[in-house]
Amino acid sequence: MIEAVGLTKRYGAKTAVHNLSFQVRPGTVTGFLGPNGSGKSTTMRMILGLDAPTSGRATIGGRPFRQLPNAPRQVGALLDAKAVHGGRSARQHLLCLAQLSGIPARRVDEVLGVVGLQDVAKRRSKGFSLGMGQRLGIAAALLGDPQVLLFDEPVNGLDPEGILWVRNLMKQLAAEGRTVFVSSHLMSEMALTAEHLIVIGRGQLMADMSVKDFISANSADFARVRTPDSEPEQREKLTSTLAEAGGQVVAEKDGALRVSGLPLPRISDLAHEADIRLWELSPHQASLEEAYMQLTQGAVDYRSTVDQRAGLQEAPAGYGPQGGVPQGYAVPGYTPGQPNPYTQQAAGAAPGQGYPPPAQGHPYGAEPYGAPHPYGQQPQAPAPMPPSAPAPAPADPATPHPEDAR
Ligand SMILES: Nc1ncnc2c1ncn2[C@@H]1O[C@H](COP(=O)(O)OP(=O)(O)OP(=O)(O)O)[C@@H](O)[C@H]1O
Repeated sequence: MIEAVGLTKRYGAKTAVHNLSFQVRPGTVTGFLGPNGSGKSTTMRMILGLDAPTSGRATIGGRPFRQLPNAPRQVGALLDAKAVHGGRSARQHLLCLAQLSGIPARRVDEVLGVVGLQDVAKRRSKGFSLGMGQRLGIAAALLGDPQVLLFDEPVNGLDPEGILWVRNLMKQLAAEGRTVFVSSHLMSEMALTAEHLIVIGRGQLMADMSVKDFISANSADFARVRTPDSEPEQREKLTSTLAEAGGQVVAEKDGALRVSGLPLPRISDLAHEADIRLWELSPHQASLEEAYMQLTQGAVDYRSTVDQRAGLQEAPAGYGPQGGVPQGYAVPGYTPGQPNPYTQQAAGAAPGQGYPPPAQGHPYGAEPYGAPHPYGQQPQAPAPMPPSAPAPAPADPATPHPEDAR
């Protein structure tokens, strides 16, 4: 089991993770969701001992990663598929990892087969495509046949066959009783892969529940109702009939009505009594994507704006302003720009934890295996993070972000 207790990470003025507490249990795939910059990678890095928490703790099987005996045999991770010595072949890369952890060489060939790279095993990895690199990263994670696996965006760059393969692999690993913690932005994929979700926004816990409960807690089911297109007066009559009966009726772009607050049979009866013909009366169950959008709208830091094209050409018809709640996502109680009404505050912070210094190269670091651990953060005093405002700037500079170095 992976456990985070009051986990907090500040990089200078930036609070990346604030007071995060959750457990990732064995036997199920747990999805880790959150908008860009919400702190998912930082959390995973702290779990893997690559970053020191400012306060709180992250443990695997009750111990911090760095105190696990022969950690690569217990924990496998894919954090950054590009963290490979490009001059080495895929096989050499895996062999190096295996030797450092006392894993027999035959396991290298096994995992190369599992990820489908056996035919390119002798090619230098710097010539690998994004998807091939992901496969190599997954092979490295599987090398020690570990009980605990963390994957940061594992399907990034994979083709449809690869995505299906990763989905089945995650499920199979969980079915074998392993702990599988996976971050992804692909909601449709997560809906098919994960059973449990941990959702964060601006470094704080927003939801920790099953996918099923998450969808029902963060979305409202509704009915789509459609009257004959050629009879707009029927649609108006139905709108007022349903509203009088207590339904909430919203006109959709395609001419249908989105009705909530009334069960389907009641809508049918009301239409029948008012002598209104229906072309469509269908239930709509929210998707994980809709529920996720509803929950996280107020915690999104990076929003696109309309491309004004510097007046170079006219915007095509129908190219409307963006930002705020996307079309089709009703968010009750949410006003764009306001704090998300669904945000939950995590429980009180755990006391700050000391952290042992690095003893050896880290298998999941940004450098090739065996390189010095990028650990270098000193635990800092915990500070509360306002939901959307930055903390006051301290004197110490922020650690360079790994992404900035690329
Ligand atoms: N070493 C660092 N120094 C300074 N800021 C950092 C560092 N690492 C992360 N951050 C900041 O912490 C925040 C969380 O980043 P993180 O990479 O954990 O988010 P994420 O949820 O994984 O994002 P994404 O979905 O885009 O991958 C961001 O604002 C990021 O810029």
